[in-house]
Amino acid sequence: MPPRHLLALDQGTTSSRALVIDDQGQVQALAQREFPQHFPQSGWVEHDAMDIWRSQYAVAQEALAQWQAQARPGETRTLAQVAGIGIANQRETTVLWDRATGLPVAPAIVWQDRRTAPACEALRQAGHAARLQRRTGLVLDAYFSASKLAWLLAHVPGARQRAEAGELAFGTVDSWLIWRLTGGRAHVCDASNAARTLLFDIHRFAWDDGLLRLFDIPRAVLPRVVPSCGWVADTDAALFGIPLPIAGVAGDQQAALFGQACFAPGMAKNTYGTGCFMLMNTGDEPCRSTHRLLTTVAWQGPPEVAANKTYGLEGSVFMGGATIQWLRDGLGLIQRADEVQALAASVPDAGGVCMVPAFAGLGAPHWDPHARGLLVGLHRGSTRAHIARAALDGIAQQCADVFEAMALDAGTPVQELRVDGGASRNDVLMQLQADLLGVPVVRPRQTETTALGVAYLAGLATGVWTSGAAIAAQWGVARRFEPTVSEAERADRRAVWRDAMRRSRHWARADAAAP
Ligand SMILES: Nc1ncnc2c1ncn2[C@@H]1O[C@H](COP(=O)(O)OP(=O)(O)O)[C@@H](O)[C@H]1O
Ligand SMILES: O=P(O)(O)OC[C@H](O)CO
Repeated sequence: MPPRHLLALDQGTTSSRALVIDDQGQVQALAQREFPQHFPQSGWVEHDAMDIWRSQYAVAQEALAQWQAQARPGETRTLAQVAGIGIANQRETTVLWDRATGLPVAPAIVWQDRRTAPACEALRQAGHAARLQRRTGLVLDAYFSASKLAWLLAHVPGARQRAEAGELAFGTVDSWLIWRLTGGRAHVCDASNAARTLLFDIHRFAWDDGLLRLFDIPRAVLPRVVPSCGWVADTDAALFGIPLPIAGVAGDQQAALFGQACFAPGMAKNTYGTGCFMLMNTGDEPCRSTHRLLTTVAWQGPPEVAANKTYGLEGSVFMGGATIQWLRDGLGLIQRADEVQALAASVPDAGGVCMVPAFAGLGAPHWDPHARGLLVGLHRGSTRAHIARAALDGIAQQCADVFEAMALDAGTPVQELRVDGGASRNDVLMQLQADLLGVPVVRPRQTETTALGVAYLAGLATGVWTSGAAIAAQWGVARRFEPTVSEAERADRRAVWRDAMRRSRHWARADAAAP
């Protein structure tokens, strides 16, 4: 029997997960571990890259052991039945390590970290934003890796000289995991991750010397860029007992687009996790945004799905499910995140209450680091249920802003939105979303789309699947939410939101770097 299983590693912002997935796209085993978040100063968010690695390795071992232990009587399960490994990862997070020891030289700077906002502002003032957008497809923002890497090189003692001497390695999280998984033999990152650095020319698929000069980054620290689908390297045999081929790599949001089988231009998904990330497949040419969305590499390869390169348009919303965490941890309104659904469903609407969840500024398409959260429209009859409903509405409204910008950039609106992520389980939120978009919102049977996406990429590279059609056939609908409100009511709700959002803008002008 040829190997028919894949090990998918899903390295997220708050936890590391590993899944064993079979050739039907079914999850056979899953292990997950949270790891510490560090907030050393206002606006700073750090991870210990060794925590990332240790938690990821531990869950990989756990998931494989679980899968083997579940063998039916008479069945043997060995690692020889695992065709390969797929890696999906939190993007933009920046790791710098010592090539000789394999140890990080500083804490990893997480995508949410705002410490480099002033440096980005200075580059904007100097007129570099337009060139950066043309080359990289991105907006000039502290979200992306370049300013974070520049910060590390400037602030870690000796880092600049050591980087120039070729002693240090920079990587996005995929790169770091592959380095550890291969015992330091491979220093690579995939094109979808490279496209999130602000250093990668998305037209030529190469690091850009002009941008390296702009951020003062020595070429010697950079990983080699590899396709998202294809053999990358074998893991160190000591880690799992036998070497396993790493054969699929993608940033987690691009992986989810693939896992949702959005293979044709115009297809889109939205992931409702900590933040919300909407991505649309725009085909083999980059679609330059004129509405402040991001143009990004969706994936490179596989030939079974697209000729070579596939691009996407993306809108990132910083506070999605994290808004519900705030209801739970900040306000104590609920004990568990899933309680928000019943609470919000206990009232027919938000009773005039409106929440703008700009707790960490506003992401796409507003890109306002100085916006702050707003709760408005309160009156003596307002209850916790109204606030819960306003919170869900605030999440859906931010996504509607992205959706509308996407329709303007692409020239045609998305016909239906495929959804996934923890908060997509919330029926009230999904109905609000369909009502605000005016198109159906579709929740698939399998919502582990991030892991599934890289399992598919690795499976295409190793022959487990042989066509995009075979993968698309495994995607199925669990529930479809149809819009239920009139155009006039939708327009009315959107207008109220825009009014509230306008009032949240530019609030924290004085402390630019601190969300
Ligand atoms: N039923 C629910 N309704 C609304 N939000 C939810 C619900 N269940 C989980 N969440 C939110 O979803 C997020 C977790 O989703 P997940 O996809 O695991 O996120 P991530 O991958 O970013 O860690 C949390 O922010 C949580 O508050
Ligand atoms: O780890 P997640 O799922 O919150 O995703 C983070 C994104 O990749 C950041 O761009």
